[in-house]
Amino acid sequence: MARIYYDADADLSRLHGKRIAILGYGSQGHAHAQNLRDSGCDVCVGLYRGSKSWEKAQADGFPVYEVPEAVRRSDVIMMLVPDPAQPALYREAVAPHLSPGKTLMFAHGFNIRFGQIIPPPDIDVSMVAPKAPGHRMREVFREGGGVPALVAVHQDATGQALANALAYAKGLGCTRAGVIETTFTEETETDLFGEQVVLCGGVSHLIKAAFETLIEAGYQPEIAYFECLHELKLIVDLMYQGGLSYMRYSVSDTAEYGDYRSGPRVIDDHVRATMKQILEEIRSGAFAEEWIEENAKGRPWFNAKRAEERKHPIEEVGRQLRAMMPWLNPKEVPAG
Ligand SMILES: NC(=O)C1=CN([C@@H]2O[C@H](COP(=O)(O)OP(=O)(O)OC[C@H]3O[C@@H](n4cnc5c(N)ncnc54)[C@H](OP(=O)(O)O)[C@@H]3O)[C@@H](O)[C@H]2O)C=CC1
Ligand SMILES: CC[C@](O)(C(C)=O)C(=O)O
Ligand SMILES: [Mg+2]
Ligand SMILES: [Mg+2]
Repeated sequence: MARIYYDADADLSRLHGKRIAILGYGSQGHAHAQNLRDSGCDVCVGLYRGSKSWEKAQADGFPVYEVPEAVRRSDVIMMLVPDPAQPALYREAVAPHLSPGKTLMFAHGFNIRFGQIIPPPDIDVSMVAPKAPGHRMREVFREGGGVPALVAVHQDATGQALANALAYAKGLGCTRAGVIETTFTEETETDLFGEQVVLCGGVSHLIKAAFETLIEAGYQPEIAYFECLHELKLIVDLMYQGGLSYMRYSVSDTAEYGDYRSGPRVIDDHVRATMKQILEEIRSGAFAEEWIEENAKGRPWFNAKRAEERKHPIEEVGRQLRAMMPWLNPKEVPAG
């Protein structure tokens, strides 16, 4: 049985009198900093000079320092820069300023699991990994809710690492939804698997393949967009509230019959075998090695792919249709 912690299991006052440094002010960074501050915590932000986030964090009311200064001033250091940037930042700007009793935290276990960061034994090392994109995590918190998270302890020098990590999770609002105890290994492997196979890779390529199939057959792109992308959110909302059964209760019996008949032909044995292969590449470290190497080369494949994907016809038609639905609060990817 999973061990799941809720609000009553966590004591926020453990963080009172401590300063928390949030390193990075991107998707997760801004949400951690703002949720923790709203929960009464003392938060500063650590960035590099010239960061495009520096002014934003300042405008949001946080003291901002270069990373070494933020680490020196703080008791709890949460590492929220991109995974591939963490090892060098840790070596150059974090490790020299850690001292016994400080806590180093992560929102994803990649660099600990794959041996890219090896902290000294006299500090606590823990993780609170929200199961949500940072921007949604902030919005849900402001609405009075919270997103689920995983908690793990890699090193417990003080004997307080779990209780302190749970206090941090409460500050984020995650104990409102449930915080599951795990290990860095389980979090890393399941997170990478989920984002590659379902949440990001699986869903986006399912959408594109269905969209392209309709376009190639001569249907209108606008209809293909509404059918394959826009309505997906409305269908997922039903699953989010009541599981697959509630979605199937709400759709027509014709749709439910088509679900049982055709779904397994799309997600067939070949797809399941590929999922197993991807999981194995994650567990063996092959994926991590490839991603580390791609970053060392300056991300040529990643950057080319990102540019190509942004030009896909579904993006253009989607932009035009969303512009007619201002209540969706349409977003653009910021330039740069
Ligand atoms: N995105 C998400 O929702 C989730 C992410 N995570 C994990 O959270 C961590 C952070 O990811 P994410 O929020 O996506 O990252 P983002 O790319 O959104 O943000 C990274 C931030 O770090 C800053 N930064 C980059 N390099 C440095 C550096 N060398 N020194 C100081 N600051 C730096 C960036 O500055 P600038 O703005 O100038 O580029 C930016 O503010 C990762 O471990 C990730 O796996 C976990 C759960 C969900
Ligand atoms: C699903 C992608 C994610 O794992 C997340 C938002 O949880 C990430 O790494 O951003
Ligand atoms: Mg995730
Ligand atoms: Mg992830």
